[in-house]
Amino acid sequence: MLNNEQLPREELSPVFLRLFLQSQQVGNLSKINREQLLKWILKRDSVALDNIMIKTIVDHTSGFNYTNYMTLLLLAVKNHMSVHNIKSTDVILEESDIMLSIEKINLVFTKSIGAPSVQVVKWDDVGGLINVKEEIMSALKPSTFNMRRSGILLYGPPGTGKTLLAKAVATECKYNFLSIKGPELLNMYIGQSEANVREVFNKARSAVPCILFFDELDSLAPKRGQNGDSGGVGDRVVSQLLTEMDGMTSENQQIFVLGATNRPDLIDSALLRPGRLDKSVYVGGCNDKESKLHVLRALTKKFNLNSNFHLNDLINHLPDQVTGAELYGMCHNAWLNCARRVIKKRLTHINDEQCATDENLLVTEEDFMKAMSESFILK
Ligand SMILES: Nc1ncnc2c1ncn2[C@@H]1O[C@H](COP(=O)(O)OP(=O)(O)OP(=O)(O)O)[C@@H](O)[C@H]1O
Repeated sequence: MLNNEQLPREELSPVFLRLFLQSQQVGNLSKINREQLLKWILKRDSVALDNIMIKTIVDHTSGFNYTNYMTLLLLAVKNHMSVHNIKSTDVILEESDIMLSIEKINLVFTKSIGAPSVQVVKWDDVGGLINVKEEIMSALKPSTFNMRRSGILLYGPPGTGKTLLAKAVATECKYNFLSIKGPELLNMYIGQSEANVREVFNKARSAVPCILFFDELDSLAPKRGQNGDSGGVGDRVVSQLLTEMDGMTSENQQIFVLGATNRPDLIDSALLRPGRLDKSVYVGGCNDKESKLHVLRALTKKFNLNSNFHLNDLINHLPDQVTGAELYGMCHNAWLNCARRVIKKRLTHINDEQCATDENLLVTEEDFMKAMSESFILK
């Protein structure tokens, strides 16, 4: 009996394979299997977790196996003990312990290609882009008037929220989310890049329903026949991608492919045919007051804003064209300005009790104006 986790079957020598009468592929666990496994571990190790928590864990851990769940629980217990300064391992785990452990394990996962990466972004974290949101949702949840699409290409300038949007779609639809940056799949060894593409789709198949997000798609699927690489690696990767996408539609699987690029003109046109990424949606920056306000609202959701200051007041001072990423940078700096101001004040009034309350972390118009002058050339 051979237990082979590292090499795909096709890479083993046929002479060697003849030694085995049967081969069985054990793929990733389905959602139901993961729930059963987790419940079994919890019962065996007498760990108390309510059903809602178990469901949350299962939803956030596509691709996890027995070892991953054991690591998750160990990390969660360790985290609980250090946060609450408890010596005994007999603890009641909280959601924060679990979520922190999932984050840590996912960080390790993301180092391997196509590993499940779980980032929670909600719709209201994405400001504006209402048309794009509607377009994606209608593609995912078709009505009688439109068909379900297999994929959408998001294109537009950098920092306009394409990646953010893809993550939000995955969260809102409760789909698993596999995020791959195009260049990550490319490998100098012959045949390895194509194998990486196959591997990513295999992972997606085992994590259905799943959103497969290819960032920087132009680097992975450039126009064929125009590449300078001598072995035609780029062309073969594109062909592999097309084969996988066709297979995906014929099997009618719940895999939805989202591609993102700044250069749609560089992408091989075969990828944009019906049944593949058959819809291209432009994701642009904020050109009007309304979209700027929507993005600012989303970015300052968790800020404690001074009551006599309204985000509307800022809009007139912003440049005509800004991206979400630029507004994010500005809001981040405004919060830092506020924090610096409060720390300075506390240091000068160290004995003043009123100064020690969190209410002092009120972000004011001055904090924003200062941040704005640092980030943009003001009108
Ligand atoms: N519409 C938006 N609402 C809220 N935040 C936004 C929005 N657009 C961008 N941001 C902020 O800018 C950051 C960068 O955005 P994101 O990575 O999604 O851009 P992108 O279009 O994928 O860029 P690139 O093409 O360079 O990959 C986000 O993490 C977010 O903080």
